[in-house]
Amino acid sequence: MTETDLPPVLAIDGPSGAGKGTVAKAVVRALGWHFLDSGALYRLTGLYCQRQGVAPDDARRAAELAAVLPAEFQVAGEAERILLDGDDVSTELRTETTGALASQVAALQAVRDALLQRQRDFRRCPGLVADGRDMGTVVFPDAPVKVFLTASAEERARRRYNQLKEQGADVSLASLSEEIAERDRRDASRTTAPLKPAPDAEYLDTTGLDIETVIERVLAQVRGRLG
Ligand SMILES: Nc1ncnc2c1ncn2[C@@H]1O[C@H](COP(=O)(O)OP(=O)(O)OP(=O)(O)O)[C@@H](O)[C@H]1O
Ligand SMILES: Nc1ccn([C@@H]2O[C@H](COP(=O)(O)O)[C@@H](O)[C@H]2O)c(=O)n1
Repeated sequence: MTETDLPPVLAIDGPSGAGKGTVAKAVVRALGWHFLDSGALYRLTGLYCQRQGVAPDDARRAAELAAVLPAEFQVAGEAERILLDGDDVSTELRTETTGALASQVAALQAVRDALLQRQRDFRRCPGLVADGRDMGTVVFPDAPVKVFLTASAEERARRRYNQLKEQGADVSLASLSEEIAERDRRDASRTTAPLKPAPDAEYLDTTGLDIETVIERVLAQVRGRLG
């Protein structure tokens, strides 16, 4: 298979709470494509390091764990369970504490190298929707469709706050805003695969846009590029 014969990829990158996961899953449902939640791999690596007593700045040992990550994604209809070493970590994975751990291990080049091929292996027919920070810049630079989703920091924090509240979590908007801002700062300023739009990405600011409108715009991008 030559590079141009590879299944198409929709790369969706952007900061935390921009709506990447929500949009990605809607596109997956609409087109029947596969889904890569690359953030989950970094979250799992962060959690695995913590459980194995490995510091999130220990590049060598963190990369060794990333390379053998005993993760399992179980999907049954709309429900998804994520297992780490057989343990259901679906809820713990989504906390901001795990997000911060993920962001620390994600700044290590050795960890990113260890996860690269695992992410590329998700590219299968009829296509892949890939959600992350470097999908369009590093993992799938040849993706035919790239979208950079963003929204104001206030709106993203509010969205995440509402989301966690709905799940029954005890969170404060003020501390959540600070934690998310800190994570975005780390992701955007790291030397390896920093969060930034690919030069050929469509930039979409979703502040004030409802989710259906955003999904329609992204689907229109895919249809416009791929027919
Ligand atoms: N345009 C929108 N309007 C209102 N709510 C939205 C919008 N986009 C996303 N949301 C809501 O914001 C929350 C966060 O969205 P989502 O998890 O998709 O963000 P994300 O970019 O994947 O974040 P992360 O990278 O941290 O996983 C969800 O509850 C989602 O329903
Ligand atoms: N391609 C990616 C995806 C994620 N990260 C890092 O993981 C953190 C958690 O990601 P979520 O999308 O699940 O919120 C994120 O803050 C990044 O540090 C990454 O580096 N590259």
